[in-house]
Amino acid sequence: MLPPDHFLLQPRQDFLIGVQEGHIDTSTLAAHDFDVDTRTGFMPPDPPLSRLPAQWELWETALDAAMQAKLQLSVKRCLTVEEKNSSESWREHVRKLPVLPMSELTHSELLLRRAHHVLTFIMHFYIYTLPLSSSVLIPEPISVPLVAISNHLQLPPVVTYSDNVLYNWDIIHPRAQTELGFEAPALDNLRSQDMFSGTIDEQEFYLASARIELRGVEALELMRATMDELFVGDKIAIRRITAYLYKLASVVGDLTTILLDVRKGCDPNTFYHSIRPWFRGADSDPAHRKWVFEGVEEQPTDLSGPSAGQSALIHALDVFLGLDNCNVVEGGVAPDQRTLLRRMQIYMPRYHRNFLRHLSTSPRPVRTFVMQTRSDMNLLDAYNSAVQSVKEFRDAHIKIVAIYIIAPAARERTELEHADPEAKEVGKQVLMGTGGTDLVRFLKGVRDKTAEAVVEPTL
Ligand code: HEM
Repeated sequence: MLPPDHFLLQPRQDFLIGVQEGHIDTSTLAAHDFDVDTRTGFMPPDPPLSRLPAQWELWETALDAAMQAKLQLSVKRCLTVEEKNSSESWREHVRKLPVLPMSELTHSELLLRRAHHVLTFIMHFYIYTLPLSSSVLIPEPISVPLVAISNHLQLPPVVTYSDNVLYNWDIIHPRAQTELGFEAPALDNLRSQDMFSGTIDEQEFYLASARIELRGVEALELMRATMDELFVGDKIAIRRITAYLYKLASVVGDLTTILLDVRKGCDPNTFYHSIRPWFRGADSDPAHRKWVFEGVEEQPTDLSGPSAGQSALIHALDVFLGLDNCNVVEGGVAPDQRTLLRRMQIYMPRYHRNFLRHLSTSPRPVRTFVMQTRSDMNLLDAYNSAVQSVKEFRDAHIKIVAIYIIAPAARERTELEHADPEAKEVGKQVLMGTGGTDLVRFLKGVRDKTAEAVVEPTL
């Protein structure tokens, strides 16, 4: 028997109606432990730090110099002598930097984040301006602090989704302030801080994800409200969970629209040839070079490039709907690919990783609840709509990957074969993901598994 003042016996707030008098608002509970903001979700509520304090100015100016000089990828066709020289003199400057002390950085999460962003950007500029014939020796002024900072953050020393998206934005116009402080920035009031190619296309590529993160905040709220109701599990709860799941399906529909809108500002050829190559991790290095972190005793091993597959939001949808637990091995997804989605969590900020772990240990998963309440056709239909919306997001994502990677890769292969009929091997390598995945097989496998998670009604 619950005591009369137990929170489960208090009037419950209907999330779709809003806070009413006498109702408990649980919306801020636990969120801080996981660095999840009620207005901006996995994005920080304020724009991330755009510059380190003066002690680390040499890193900032090295990054500024790379961006201002518009350093070019060494794989760019017809690289001019000036471009090669400009890259080489920048790299020489980086090699000659002192190894800056970094112990004072470790007192602040915000400084550590900015330092990870700046040093990984410098490292990727360094590696991808090197001729393919050169070994990848990351010089000590970068490798030593980067590995130490990454250890503090429990992140790999490589550019991650958080470096490109979560902690790489600013607002264009000041935001309106309410009684509760700042509101989340409007989706069209964002710009990126740092970029490799400096193109609008690169910015739009990052901002598509940032907008998805911000629109996804409502999905996180709906998940929390559903979980509150699952604790109760009575008739009112079933009705509310049904409404929340339908709403969740509609929010995921908006995420799909935002994803497809990336085509408005990011040109596929520019993306494929001038943006994507900067992100490659060691496991998709075009010349299969080993990355050596000079002056570092224990060489890092997790060095995959970033993709929005590292977005905690999309993983949260999977975990919440129970999509990661069903039909794990059979069919289109081999066990190693399932592990790969988990492996992407290594590249997430540690608090977000903990959030997903917490979500996955929910004692009352929504999928189990729906399976046990199959006689309620409305609930079943609402759950299946939510699953279907995630499946449609993945259909749209495959379409985007076809436009941005598969089609330009096919064109590149044809051109290469035309120029040199023996170049077929090069062509074969282009369909790997930035995270080293067998792209098409992986993405379709995950999509098909989502589709299979639809629950059939019992007769
Ligand atoms: C031009 C836009 C995009 C391209 C070219 C693209 C490309 C890719 C690639 C190549 C992968 C394979 C994983 C890897 O190799 O690391 C991937 C995975 C993934 N991407 Fe994207 N992506 C784009 C936009 C987005 C956006 C905006 C989101 C959502 C925020 C997203 C969410 C995901 C997810 C969740 C995965 C993991 C596979 C899955 O769960 O289905 N992508 N993406």
